Amino acid sequence: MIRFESVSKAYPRSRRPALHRVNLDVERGEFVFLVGASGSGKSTLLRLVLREDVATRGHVYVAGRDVARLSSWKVPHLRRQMGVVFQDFRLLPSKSVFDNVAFALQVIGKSRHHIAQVVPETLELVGLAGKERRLPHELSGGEQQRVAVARAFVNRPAILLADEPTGNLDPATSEGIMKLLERINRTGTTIVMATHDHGLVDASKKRVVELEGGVVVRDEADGGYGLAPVTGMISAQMPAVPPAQAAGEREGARW
Ligand SMILES: Nc1ncnc2c1ncn2[C@@H]1O[C@H](COP(=O)(O)OP(=O)(O)OP(=O)(O)O)[C@@H](O)[C@H]1O
Repeated sequence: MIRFESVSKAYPRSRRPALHRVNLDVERGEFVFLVGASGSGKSTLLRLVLREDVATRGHVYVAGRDVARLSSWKVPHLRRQMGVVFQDFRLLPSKSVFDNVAFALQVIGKSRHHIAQVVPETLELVGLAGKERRLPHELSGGEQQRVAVARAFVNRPAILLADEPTGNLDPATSEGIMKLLERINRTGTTIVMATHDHGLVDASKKRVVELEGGVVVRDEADGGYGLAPVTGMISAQMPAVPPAQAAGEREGARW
């Protein structure tokens, strides 16, 4: 569903690349945590999937297409296959819960009939039935994030990208958002979630891809700590983290 083939990204005027020779394969229906310290390249990786930016080297494929080779008029079509959730919710403050979610369908030309049917179904799914007429400031942080998840999912995208979706929420509320994302994942939607939340990652036993200085230093199927990190992906040109050191550090809060 998502494939990175030796992808590097160097921003102008930056000494180190944000991503360096990243190889990654995310299958349809997978749930992948993307972890790593601040500045390790998580958001950059998500931006390349969304084609908000393009790789300096290598190829990024989404649903079999090399996103850098898409003509600009096809980019909106690519993005319609993806929903995005951010740490800071990014709701429209003067629009109701219903209208925030409906807006995502209006801009892609869906009919009023379709919107009237699908928005309430989606709000029900995220646990916001009965709160359709509230404005964002009349909701808790967790509820606002549920609106953002509803907006990202209302068009039933094949992929949902979440960039630290629980970063502004307390642990109990974060767990609720995580359960919601897992429910969405069970419908077949592929999810890639960047996070610093050790608790959520440890509890859910899902695949964990760890970045360090733009390099993949771990890719483990069940988030378990017993397996060796994927050192084969580390380029000879970069200062690789010795496996023993990486394993030892995993217990600490590197991210
Ligand atoms: N637009 C930009 N121009 C120049 N450098 C950038 C730009 N965006 C990110 N970077 C740099 O690229 C590196 C990776 O940043 P990125 O935002 O991808 O990290 P991150 O892992 O998402 O961090 P965080 O956890 O803090 O969100 C950092 O060194 C950052 O300073």
